[in-house]
Amino acid sequence: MYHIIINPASRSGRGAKIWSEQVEPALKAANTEYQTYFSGKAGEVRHLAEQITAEHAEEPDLKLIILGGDGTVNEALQGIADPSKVILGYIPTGSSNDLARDLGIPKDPKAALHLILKDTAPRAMDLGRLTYLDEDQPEESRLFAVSCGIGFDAAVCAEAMHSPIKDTMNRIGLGKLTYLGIALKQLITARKVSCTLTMEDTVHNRQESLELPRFLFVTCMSHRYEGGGFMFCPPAADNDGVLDLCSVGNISKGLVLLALPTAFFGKHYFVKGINAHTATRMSITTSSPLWVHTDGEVTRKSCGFRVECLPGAIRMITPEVK
Ligand SMILES: Nc1ncnc2c1ncn2[C@@H]1O[C@H](COP(=O)(O)OP(=O)(O)OP(=O)(O)O)[C@@H](O)[C@H]1O
Repeated sequence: MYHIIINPASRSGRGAKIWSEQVEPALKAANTEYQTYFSGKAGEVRHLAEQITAEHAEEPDLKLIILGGDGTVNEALQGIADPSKVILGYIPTGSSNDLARDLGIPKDPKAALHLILKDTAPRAMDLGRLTYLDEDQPEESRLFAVSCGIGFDAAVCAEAMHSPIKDTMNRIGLGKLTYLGIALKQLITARKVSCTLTMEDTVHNRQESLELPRFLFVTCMSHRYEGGGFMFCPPAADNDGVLDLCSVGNISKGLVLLALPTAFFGKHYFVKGINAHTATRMSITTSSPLWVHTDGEVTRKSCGFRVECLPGAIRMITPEVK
């Protein structure tokens, strides 16, 4: 039995059509058992995942399928009671689909469905957990599948979440370019503050502490791509128990402009001030609150958080064993 959470609002409302015109007919033709759960408003995916996993708490292999973008998967993760009991399937209908890109899940919704229906063995995938450490706000944790970040990249996500440009670009099939456009705009207004980063990598037995007097952003990745295909951390792998980080310090905005397109190919480390790190646990504190994202979802600004890698936390249906 497949439990399918559908975000009809993904890809600026095209998710609904993709479901009804492509996925649902294919599912019916496959003559398989399934139950659907439609998200009626922002925030509901989490509750649906909570409800499904609570109702089927005794099932060790609950098949939960997400139809939406990276943000929909992220919301579902927040609601899953025990990720180790879930087999996650994904039909990517978002604008950027960075998770699907890295996992090799087909962009075509029917092909993604057929992959799920093939019933191949799922594979264990690492998740990340971010815990906010702001003294004046309640402690809150969020899981992520792809990445989390603070500063410029999160500010881009914050703007993209409510961007009319995203709707237009999605209509003409260029949704992933939205992030590039907004990134250029955000770069002009970006504020640089100071931060302290501490990283502990128990897999490679390394520790690192870093003071950045002015930084643009720090991203912490379990997969290689974010923001519609920026390969900020080329070595990132979701089955190594380690998170890969990219820190961007005080480099000129002109240099950022030069480096950004090269980040599509993971070649941005030629710029002095852009550095790669690894960590199984990291923490960051900043001198002023900045936007923070998990898988492109932005819920608040923060002055600090810690992040840890949860090795093999969930099983995922993917095309090949990586
Ligand atoms: N019915 C709904 N109406 C409006 N928003 C919704 C609804 N259901 C879920 N959401 C919101 O949609 C967002 C997730 O969208 P998602 O990121 O998956 O798609 P996208 O924005 O098209 O893709 P991407 O993240 O790849 O750019 C979440 O913030 C979620 O709260």
